[in-house]
Amino acid sequence: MINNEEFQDEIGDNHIGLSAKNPVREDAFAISDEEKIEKIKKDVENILLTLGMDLTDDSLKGTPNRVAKMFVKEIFGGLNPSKKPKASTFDNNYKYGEMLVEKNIIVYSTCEHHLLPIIGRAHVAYISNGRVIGLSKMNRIVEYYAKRPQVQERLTMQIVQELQIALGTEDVACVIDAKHLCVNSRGISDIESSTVTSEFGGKFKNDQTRREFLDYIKLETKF
Ligand SMILES: Nc1nc2c(ncn2[C@@H]2O[C@H](COP(=O)(O)OP(=O)(O)OP(=O)(O)O)[C@@H](O)[C@H]2O)c(=O)[nH]1
Ligand SMILES: [Zn+2]
Repeated sequence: MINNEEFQDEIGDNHIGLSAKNPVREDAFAISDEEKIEKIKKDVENILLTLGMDLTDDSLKGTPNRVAKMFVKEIFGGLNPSKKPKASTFDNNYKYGEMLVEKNIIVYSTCEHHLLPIIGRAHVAYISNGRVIGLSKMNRIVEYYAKRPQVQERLTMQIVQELQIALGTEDVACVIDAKHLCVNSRGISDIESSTVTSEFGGKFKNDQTRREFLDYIKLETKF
């Protein structure tokens, strides 16, 4: 396992297990974001023209550029390793020994089969092995891996593996409950169904610890 100092310097998915890696080509970052936007703009233009749309229309003329920018800079921005958040960790000086749960992290991702949104919540937990992580860093890690063409199973595994490396412990878990618009808004058009995925590492494989985590997720937060 890579130690935390090495992790801080590392970018990209080098430490993500082969089965949980996004299928990205070697030359994925051979051209700049700006060049990608120019190419995708032409592709989107072509799709709209093929569909018969009039791209001189005031409302449509900016769409190819808008979509290209959104793909590269926003919804697929997490493909670029340079966007990976720094997962600052600290010594667990206060010797907090129980699990920490960051729940209801909003997930916006994109299904790689249809390029339609996945919208849901991630719940992440870990038990410190001497290091603790800034709370917001867990949200940022979820966001980084969500901003890719994804399948929910892989996203769940990536979040756990990233935190395991950052924290130097196997004791990390993640549950995601999300709606896939490819299921809700087209095809089978089942607006009610959602998909739950989970990954339990280390102590979370133990029934009692897993149950405790799942019970915290169910707790209603009232302020
Ligand atoms: N396992 C998994 N499947 C997904 C995910 N997102 C979408 N899918 C599914 O991927 C499958 C793609 O199936 P295909 O039969 O090739 O696509 P399709 O003809 O559009 O299928 P329908 O959605 O049933 O109309 C669909 O069943 C989707 O529901 C995901 O995150 N994980
Ligand atoms: Zn889909």
